[in-house]
Amino acid sequence: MSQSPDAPGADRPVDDAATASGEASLVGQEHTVTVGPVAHGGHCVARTDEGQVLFVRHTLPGERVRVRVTEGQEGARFLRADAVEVLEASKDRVPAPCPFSGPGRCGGCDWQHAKPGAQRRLKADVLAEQLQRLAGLTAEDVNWDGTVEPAPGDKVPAGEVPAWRTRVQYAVDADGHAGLRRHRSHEVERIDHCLIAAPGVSELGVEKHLWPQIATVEATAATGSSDRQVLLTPRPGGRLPLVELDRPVSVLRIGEKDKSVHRVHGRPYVRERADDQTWRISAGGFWQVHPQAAGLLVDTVMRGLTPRKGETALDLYCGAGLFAGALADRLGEQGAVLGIESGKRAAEDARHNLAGFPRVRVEQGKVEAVLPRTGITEADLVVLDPPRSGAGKQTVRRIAALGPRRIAYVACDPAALARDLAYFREAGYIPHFLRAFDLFPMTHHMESVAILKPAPQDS
Ligand SMILES: C[S@@+](CC[C@H](N)C(=O)[O-])C[C@H]1O[C@@H](n2cnc3c(N)ncnc32)[C@H](O)[C@@H]1O
Repeated sequence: MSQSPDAPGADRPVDDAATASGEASLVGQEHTVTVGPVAHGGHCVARTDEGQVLFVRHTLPGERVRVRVTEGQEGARFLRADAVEVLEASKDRVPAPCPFSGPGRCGGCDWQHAKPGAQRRLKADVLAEQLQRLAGLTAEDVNWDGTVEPAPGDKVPAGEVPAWRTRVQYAVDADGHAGLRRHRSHEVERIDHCLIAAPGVSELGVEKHLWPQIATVEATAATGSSDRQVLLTPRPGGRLPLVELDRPVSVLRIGEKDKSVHRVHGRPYVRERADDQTWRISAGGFWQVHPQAAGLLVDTVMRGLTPRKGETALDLYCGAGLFAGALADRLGEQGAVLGIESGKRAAEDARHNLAGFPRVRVEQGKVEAVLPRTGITEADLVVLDPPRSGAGKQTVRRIAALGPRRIAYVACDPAALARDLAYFREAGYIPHFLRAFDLFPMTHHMESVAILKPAPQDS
């Protein structure tokens, strides 16, 4: 696999870069190219005849396509483009099942036009490339079989799409219709149904209703309970409409001034089930979006850590306490777990969820600030599940200094994982094994779990 540069900020809406830099915009320019390898961010790399790098969406490696530039200016390090005509198709190409996908349309999915197995191979290629480029690690080095595994329930018949998304953020257009944002844009693509939305979300019928004076509607359908919730963000000065959906639902809103969550009616949280426990998740708090994700990740982490009765453990970036709870359950009455979480409501949820475990403590604050002041000098086990930016060198060093017997790194971003694995190696920890899961089918996202152990003394 050849190496490719990364296009930073793939999900960010576009500000007019051409205007900002003063260089002539190349938007709308067309090229015919042969497409190279996949790159992190849901696109493939190609080059113009003049050698300029293009990050091309809606294509697949090896295809011959006509592309149209969507972003970039003369002299830019790279251009972004959409494949607008396929001249020679990959054998992995299928007609996109979603009628709202395609160049310039809904930005929610990246790989609608690829067979499910091919989507997972693309993700595996991205993970392998990031590990190699940012950490100098091969699949063999990290004891990874080189695959991105599907969630067991996602093996749907050919032509069907797994309906996995238990939380959908709809954007509302000026006429009050709900839709999804176009790629790297604030514009709204009106839809009548999102194919990847979980049945519990689709049943609410958000797309069928009008949302005057509302900017966004985030709909959540809990897994393992009948809790349904919508979180509304009113437009500036906008009033809340009477919300009548097709199913009973709790309604919350974001305050215009304080930007925090306020209850309108119903519960201010949803109840999720995972690892034989119920988890309270307040609106705005983190919970994995795929219905099988929490269970699959807990299972993988626990198999990797092999917790023993009486051990001590840390759950860093603990959210509502998922891994802390799973560990506490397995470490028994003599064990102890500390969770650290920056979000106020999430930390409150974690304390509530873990109240049955007297030897669990949850500290609210940033890991980088809280960990040094806990006074903890050793721990047997550490789980870290950082946001997309990763943990960073200082935090990795602090974790390694505690001398854990095993570390579980849960990663939603392969680049951050690779960077942090390189820091762990410097700090004396090497991968014991790695697994990767396709918990976001049709998109470029994936989830990985790396289990680390101390490097042999002489390495
Ligand atoms: C990927 S989520 C993981 C949550 C939890 N492990 C789970 O699986 O449900 C990352 C969590 O880290 C929190 N977070 C982000 N930056 C943080 C930081 N610097 N220190 C502590 N927590 C942070 C977020 O609020 C979020 O709850």
